Formats: sequence, structure tokens, C-alpha cells
Amino acid sequence: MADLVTMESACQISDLYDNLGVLEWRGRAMPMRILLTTCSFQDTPGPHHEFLESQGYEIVRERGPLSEEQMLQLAGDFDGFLCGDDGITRAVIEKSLPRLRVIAKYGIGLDKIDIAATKEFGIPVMFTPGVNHTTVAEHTFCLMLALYRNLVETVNATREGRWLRLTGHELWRKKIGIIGMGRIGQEMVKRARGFDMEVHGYGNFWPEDFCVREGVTRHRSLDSLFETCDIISPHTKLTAETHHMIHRARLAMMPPEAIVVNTGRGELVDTEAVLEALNSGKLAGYATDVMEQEPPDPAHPLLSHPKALVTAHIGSRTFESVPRQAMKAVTNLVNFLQGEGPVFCANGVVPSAEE
Ligand SMILES: NC(=O)C1=CN([C@@H]2O[C@H](COP(=O)(O)OP(=O)(O)OC[C@H]3O[C@@H](n4cnc5c(N)ncnc54)[C@H](O)[C@@H]3O)[C@@H](O)[C@H]2O)C=CC1
Ligand SMILES: O=C(O)C(=O)COP(=O)(O)O
Repeated sequence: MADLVTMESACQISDLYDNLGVLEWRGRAMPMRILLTTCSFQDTPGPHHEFLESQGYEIVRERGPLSEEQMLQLAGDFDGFLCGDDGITRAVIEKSLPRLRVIAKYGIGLDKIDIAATKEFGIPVMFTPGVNHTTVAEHTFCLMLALYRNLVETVNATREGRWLRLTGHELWRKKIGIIGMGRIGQEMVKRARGFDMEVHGYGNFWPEDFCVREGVTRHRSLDSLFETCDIISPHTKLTAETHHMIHRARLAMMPPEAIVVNTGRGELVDTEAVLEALNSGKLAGYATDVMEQEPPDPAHPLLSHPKALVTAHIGSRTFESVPRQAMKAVTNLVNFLQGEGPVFCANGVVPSAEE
């Protein structure tokens, strides 16, 4: 039915949307069209599938994350995006108008969406806070322990029949420096305390009661955190201010045998400087779930570096967390399009529910 309606005419009558998920146009029902790009949403079982299917939308499925160019090919024909880390630039938003009404992001980081443009055009950007922070903190510890105990090297050796008994490091009493005291940062603190680590932190938001209770030492400058800590773990948003916050000079300040574990965003770290520090012996290891370019060039030197561990942006992907995020993302979309129920809005275009 939808293909009988040209995009142009659909755009002219976009104000006729009703609250039932269908558009009445010249007596015909045209379902709302939603672009679903998030692979983990599509690939993981859970109640989100049935809930989305029950809405009567026309769902167009693509395997994301899509580049800006791929989004531009598709843009213009959708009432909503149910998306992940796709390149939703100003050009994509402009091409999506006037039909686009909502961007329901699956996940937390909004750095691939041009937020200024969404505000300018009044497009609400929804997100899914409070449902993936425990999973990401667990993966951060997984990387940290794997790096400290040479896990990949020793397992690879035993798989080849070699009994390689490598000596590693313990977490006990190590100084961990957590950058960003948000949801993941706080989960990191709890887990670090469980390992009897000495916890240090830095953030422009500081949950005072929590930090006092958990014994977190507050640093007022990033330099002082780097000078102090054996392990640095960034958990801030990626912004112009945090881009390459882990750079050459700060890596040089770290104590001997220091490591960096990154499950935030690749661009928080100057990867060239990390490679130099690994090669010179200044940095003992770098474990990351995120890269400046994703997916990276298969020949990227970090991927095969003996002192590095790279996972493929899987920090929030567990069978427990994915359905939670997917349900929250689709609930945001449906509640907004139906005009009722709470939504978690990240760009201030509509009021956000309390978390
Ligand atoms: N590897 C993965 O799969 C995942 C990665 N992430 C990344 O982790 C980040 C953090 O996630 P949450 O903890 O849930 O977000 P959050 O919004 O709860 O916490 C972020 C914290 O960073 C702080 N911050 C922002 N700019 C800062 C600055 N310039 N200096 C110091 N602190 C600053 C904020 O005050 C806030 O407390 C996300 O933005 C995303 O990039 C999130 C989920 C999954
Ligand atoms: O929530 C976030 O910001 C994430 O990085 C999660 O990434 P994903 O949506 O699993 O590709």
C-alpha cells in the first residue's frame, strides 16, 4: 500500500498522522515506515521483536552501523529511525525531512548523531540509559584481567598444545583511575572495590555520597589522575572536549607498567600515541573495545600488536542486556509516535522521563 503513495505527497500530508501508527491518506491506510539498523536488536531473541511487530509499522531492516553515505541513500522515506551508531549527520537529517519525526537510538553514545541539527529541526533523539551500564563494566574488567593475565596468549598456546605458563599481574591494591563518574563509571567503582583496588576518579559530574561511601579519591585534574594510576579507564561521552583526552603527554606521565582499558569510544584515545607508547615500553598494555574507525582496517597495527587486545565493540552485547536496550529503544519510539507514555529523550526536544 505504501508504495502507491509518492514520497512527495506523503511529505505534504505529514501533519495527518494519527496516533495509531497509520497514516490516513485519501482513504488509504499507509503504515508508518521505520528504519531498523541495529544488528544486536535484530539478532538477539527477546520480547522486543513481538512488541515492534505488533505496532503495524512497515519495518525496513538494514545491517548497521550504516555510514553517512548509506544513510543518505535511504533517508527521506521514514517516519522514525530505530538505530545504533549510524552516521546521522546534518545532511542525513535534512534529507529525512519533513517525514522524519523521531530518532530512537539503541544505546547511550550519541556521538554519531548531529545533535545540534536535530535540535534545530525539532527532531527528538531518544536513547536507552540505565540498561547497559553493568554489562559494559563487566566487559571492562574482562579486558583488564585478560591483559594483566596474558589470557589470550596462554589460551592460544594451550590450543596449540603448548603449556605456556606466563607470569602476569594482580588487580589487588592497584590504582585504577576512572574518568567519568556516570552510570558505567559508578559500576566500575563497585567492581574495583570488589577487587580491593585503590579507586581514583575524575569527572565533571561527581556523585559525592556514592564516592564517599565507596572511598573514591577525587582528582581535580586529568594530569594528576594519570600521574597516580596504574590503570586508566575512560567512561565519558565523546565530545570535542574529550576527543583524544588520552594523548602522548598524559601517557608519558603514567607510572611504569601502566595500562589503559577503553570501553568508551575509540576517539577518546590518540591511537597513534598509544602505539608509540606500547612500542617504546612506556605503556605495558592497551585493551580496547572501541576504535577510532569502526570497523578498523584489518591491517591496523593495533589489531595484531602483542601488547594490545581489541574486541569488536561488544561491551554492551549480552543476552541479558540487548533485550533490555531493545525494549527501551522500541518503547521510546512507540510512546513518542503514539503520543503517550514516558520517553527517554537525550536532546531536550521533548521532556525526558526520570531515570
Ligand atoms: N563499548 C560499548 O559498547 C559502550 C560504550 N559506551 C560509552 O560509554 C560512555 C559512558 O556511558 P554512561 O556511563 O552510560 O554515560 P553517562 O552519561 O551516565 O556518564 C558519562 C559521564 O561522563 C562525564 N563527562 C562528560 N564529559 C566529561 C568531561 N569532559 N570530563 C569529565 N567527565 C565528563 C559526565 O559527567 C557523565 O558523568 C557513552 O557515552 C558511550 O560512549 C556506552 C555503552 C556501551
Ligand atoms: O550504547 C552505546 O553507546 C554503545 O556503544 C553500544 O553500542 P551498540 O549499540 O551495541 O553498537
